[in-house]
Amino acid sequence: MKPVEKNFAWNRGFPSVFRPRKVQTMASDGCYPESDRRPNPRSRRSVSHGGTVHRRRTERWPATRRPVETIGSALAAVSFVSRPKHSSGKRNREQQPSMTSHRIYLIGYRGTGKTTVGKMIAEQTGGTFVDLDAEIERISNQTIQEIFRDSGEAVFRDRETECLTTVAADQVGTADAPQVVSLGGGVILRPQNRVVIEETGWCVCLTAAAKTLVDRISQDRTTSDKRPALTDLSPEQEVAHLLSERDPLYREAADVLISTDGKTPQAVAEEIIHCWQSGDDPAN
Ligand SMILES: Nc1ncnc2c1ncn2[C@@H]1O[C@H](COP(=O)(O)OP(=O)(O)OP(=O)(O)O)[C@@H](O)[C@H]1O
Ligand SMILES: O=C(O)C1=C[C@@H](O)[C@@H](O)[C@H](O)C1
Ligand SMILES: [Mg+2]
Repeated sequence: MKPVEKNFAWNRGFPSVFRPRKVQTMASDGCYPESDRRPNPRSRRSVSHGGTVHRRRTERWPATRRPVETIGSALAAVSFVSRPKHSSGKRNREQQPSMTSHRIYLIGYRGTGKTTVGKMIAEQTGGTFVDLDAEIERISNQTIQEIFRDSGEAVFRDRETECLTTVAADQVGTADAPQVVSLGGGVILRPQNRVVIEETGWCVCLTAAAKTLVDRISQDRTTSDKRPALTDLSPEQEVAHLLSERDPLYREAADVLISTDGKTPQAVAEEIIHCWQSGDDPAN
C-alpha cells in the first residue's frame, strides 16, 4: 500500500528526459549481473527502470498493512506507512513478537542526511549512533570507494549485509535513548536486508528532490571517499534513475517518510524525535 505523501518529490521533473543508456535487470541481491560488470566502477553499470520489486511485507503480513495518514501542521511533511507499531517501547509485541530492540533505522538515498541527522538524534536523546557505511569501512580497512574499486559492488553489498546483521543482533538502546543506525543508500536493495530492518527497528526514510540530492552530494567533501559512481550516467541522470528504481523499495521498508527539502538537519532530527517519543502513529 502506498504511503500518502507531502513534500515528497523524488522523481519530480525527471520523467522521460533522462533515459538509461542501457537497461539491465537488477538481480534479487540488488546487484546487476556479474557478466555486465566491468572493472571501472564508473563504467560498470547502467541502470534499470525494471528492477525487481519484492513484495515481501504484503505477502508476509497482509493484515498489518493499513492506509497511511498524514498528520498535523507541525509534522506536515511526515507520512506514516502501514506498520502497526514502532519500537519506541510501545510496540505491539503480540503482532511482532521478535521486536525487542529500541532502534531507529534511517534509510534514504545518498545525501538525504542520514548520517548527519542520525548523529543529532543520538546526541539529543542520549542514545547511541552507528553509521553502517563507517562500519563497513572499519571492517574492510578501506574507504567505500576503494572497496568498489578493488573488489566490486557485490563484495560491498555482502559486507553491508554482514554489518547490518551484526548491528541488528544487538539488543541495545532504551525507549528514551534508542540506538540510531544510519544505513547506506542502497541497503534496501536486498530483500534479506529489508527483512532485518523490518524485524529489528523502526524505520524512517529521509527524502529530498533529485536536484537537492545532486547539489548536496556534489558539495559534500566525503563524496570522493564514500560515494563511488553507481552507473556510467551523469550525476543528475544517475540520481534520477536510481531514485525511480529504489523508490518502491524505500517505501516498502519505511514506517515513516520525511521530506528534508528546505529543512535544516536539526529540524529533521526534531521531527523524528517527536515521532519516536510520541510512541505510536500520531494520527491514531
Ligand atoms: N537537511 C539538510 N539540509 C542541507 N544540507 C544537508 C541536510 N542534510 C544533510 N545535508 C548535507 O548533505 C550532505 C550529505 O549528508 P549525509 O552524509 O548526512 O547524507 P547521507 O544520507 O548519510 O548520505 P550517504 O547515503 O551517502 O551516506 C552533507 O554535506 C550534509 O551536511
Ligand atoms: O546508494 C548507494 O548505493 C550507496 C550509498 C552510500 O551510503 C554507500 O553505502 C555506498 O556509496 C552505496
Ligand atoms: Mg551516510
